Amino acid sequence: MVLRVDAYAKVNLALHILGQRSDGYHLLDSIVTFARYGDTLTIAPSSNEISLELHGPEADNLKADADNLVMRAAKALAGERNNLGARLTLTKRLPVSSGIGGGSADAAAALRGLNEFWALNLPQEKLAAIALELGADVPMCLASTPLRARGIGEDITPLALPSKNMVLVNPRISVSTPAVFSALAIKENPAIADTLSRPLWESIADTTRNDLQNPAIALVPEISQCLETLSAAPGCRFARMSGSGATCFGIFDEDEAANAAKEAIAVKHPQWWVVATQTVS
Ligand SMILES: C[C@](O)(CO)[C@H](O)COP(=O)(O)OP(=O)(O)OC[C@H]1O[C@@H](n2ccc(N)nc2=O)[C@H](O)[C@@H]1O
Ligand SMILES: Nc1ncnc2c1ncn2[C@@H]1O[C@H](COP(=O)(O)OP(=O)(O)OP(=O)(O)O)[C@@H](O)[C@H]1O
Repeated sequence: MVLRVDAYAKVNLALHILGQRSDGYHLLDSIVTFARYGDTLTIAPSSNEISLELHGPEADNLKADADNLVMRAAKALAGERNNLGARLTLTKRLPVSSGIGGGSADAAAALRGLNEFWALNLPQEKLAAIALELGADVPMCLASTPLRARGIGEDITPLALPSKNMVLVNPRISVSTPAVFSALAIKENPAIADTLSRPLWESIADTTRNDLQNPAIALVPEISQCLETLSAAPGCRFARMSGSGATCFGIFDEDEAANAAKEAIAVKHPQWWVVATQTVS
């Protein structure tokens, strides 16, 4: 049996930073969705060894070693059991360190896929606890559906959010998440209003923000250019940065407009990474 698992890109539509815990981690309030675009993990049988191979356009920026989040997830799930094997192949399409949680999505895909492949049948709460050990974004990637995340990212509530067309743009400059959090001057900011109104997409566009956007722009000014380019594209409803950057997203009602924006941006900025896709619902 070969199992194929999607590792969709995570997009923080809103990211409010509310404070900082004594261990340095930040408290956040985030509206998250996922692109129907990402990495792919395949799982094939192997006697009792866990191995990893990397392929795909972004594979050169990563190593298939024990530090790879896929291997870390597999080892964490196997735990003390040393009779479990799997031949893992990761097709890497998401740029590394780009604010769309590629590593976290890969780790979540490994947890989800191997729980089924090894017939462990661990309950969701147990998987979520292992996920959080691997990274703050991994529990939300386990869900991979629209949600609101609080705490340091682990306190998750599902959200009904219809699918929209989305263009993702990255200037091909990787950004360190801790560096952006360190550059954030005001750590205590207002939460997302509990009165978010319908239609929810308009409410997100008009009343929420990404508190990491300005600190990230201070480190990587090209992010402003990505945002300006997306905002200027015909049909773009709003554009914002995801996570700690540098990837920015633009939301479109019409898929023709999203595809046209993607084509035009790719021609104008051939060095950028640009994708037209839809959000999950
Ligand atoms: C910015 C976001 O992508 C928004 O979804 C996440 O909060 C980051 O999640 P992540 O990359 O999975 O984060 P981790 O791998 O757990 O942590 C990387 C580093 O980011 C910082 N970090 C992360 C999450 C969080 N709530 N507060 C933090 O301050 C810490 O410096 C931490 O050492
Ligand atoms: N399979 C993997 N894919 C991507 N990065 C990985 C992977 N395994 C380990 N890493 C490491 O994880 C770190 C973060 O990578 P990732 O691409 O998830 O960042 P990100 O998109 O900024 O994430 P986030 O939005 O969660 O902050 C990098 O230092 C990278 O080397």
